[in-house]
Amino acid sequence: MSKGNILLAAGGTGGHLFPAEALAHELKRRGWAVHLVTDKRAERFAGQFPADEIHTVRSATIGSKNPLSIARALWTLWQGYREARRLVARFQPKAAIGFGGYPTVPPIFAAASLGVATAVHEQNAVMGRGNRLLAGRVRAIAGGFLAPSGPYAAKMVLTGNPVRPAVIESAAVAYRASAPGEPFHLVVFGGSQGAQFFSQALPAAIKLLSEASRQRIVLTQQARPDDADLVRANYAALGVTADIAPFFGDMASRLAAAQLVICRSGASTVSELAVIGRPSILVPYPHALDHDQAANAAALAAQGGALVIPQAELSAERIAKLIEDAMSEPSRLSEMAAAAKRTGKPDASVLLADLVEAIATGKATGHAKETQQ
Ligand SMILES: CC(=O)N[C@H]1[C@@H](OP(=O)(O)OP(=O)(O)OC[C@H]2O[C@@H](n3ccc(=O)[nH]c3=O)[C@H](O)[C@@H]2O)O[C@H](CO)[C@@H](O)[C@@H]1O
Repeated sequence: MSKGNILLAAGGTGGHLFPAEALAHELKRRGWAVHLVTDKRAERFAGQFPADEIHTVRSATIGSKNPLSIARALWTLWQGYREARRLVARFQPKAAIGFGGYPTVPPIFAAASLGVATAVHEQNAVMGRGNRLLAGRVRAIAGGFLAPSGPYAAKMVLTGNPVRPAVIESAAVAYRASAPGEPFHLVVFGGSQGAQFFSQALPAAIKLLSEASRQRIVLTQQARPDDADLVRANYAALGVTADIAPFFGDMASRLAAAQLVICRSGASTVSELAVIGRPSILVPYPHALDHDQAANAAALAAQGGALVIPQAELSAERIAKLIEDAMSEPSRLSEMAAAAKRTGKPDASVLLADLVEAIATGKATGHAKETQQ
């Protein structure tokens, strides 16, 4: 018999949804029924989500300064709040956990206003706007990288970012260095939605490699749907073995096979690189409103597991040199892989599930120290 319902609210991008998915697996394993509340945009990432039911509530992002747009967004959020209240009243969850982004604000407010124990999980090293709105209302704040500090320190817990079961499986695969002359597996991706920068920058850089190096490259590269054909054609013209797609459903096993990864430093991306233990060149998204991606990468870089390089400094020549150097120094890459792995938090799902159960059963009220690492 189920222990009861837990409501998880996550929306927007894969970056919010995937940690919720990882937690859902652990909660289901422990006998809870899981209800996911999300928004329209996140539906395309929710295919693998092990929820008993998925509910869509209306949501809006307050991104503009135009008073009419703000009024419209607030009205939609209010409607979302009313929908969420009806859901909460119907399913009577024992706890409700938000994973950041505006779509989580109506359901978590609704749950708190009906007396349900609530928490938020912040994946990033800097708290986003949605979670900042909720921070005062919830019983606990779990962090992927966010150590307890500031006015809410007493209810903050560093759990790490839950990673999905496929990532945990890939973590069992040891890093394999590529000796000179051997195939070199390079994985390039931009996050759950891709990054245009890599579609232009990487083919230009790979064109500058020596012929011998280019022959060694076995490439996986994510490209946005509009860019994919051109990227594919550019690599075909260079004679490079390349697998190009807008989204790889098997990213964890591609990371496991990689000798080097070049990508953005979104929270789950950084956490997965650490748990699996792969060397990377991280290029923080330069225009982020909320999440300073460089901050996510800081611990991994400080331990020597990754190089963090601003996009503005990455000419084709610089990228080519970075790749050429990496290919000629397999032992340096192996050291980076080991350093990355030392910063990994493979038990984040377990720690977060402990916290959820503590608030669901009333054991953590305002003070969530039990699960602190
Ligand atoms: C532009 C923007 O606002 N980005 C934010 C967004 O990023 P984004 O949604 O890109 O989030 P993350 O980098 O955290 O996660 C990307 C996820 O997509 C997966 N993946 C990616 C490509 C692919 O082909 N297949 C695949 O499975 C990765 O393995 C990873 O699990 O949410 C993150 C978590 O709040 C934030 O840190 C980012 O700053």
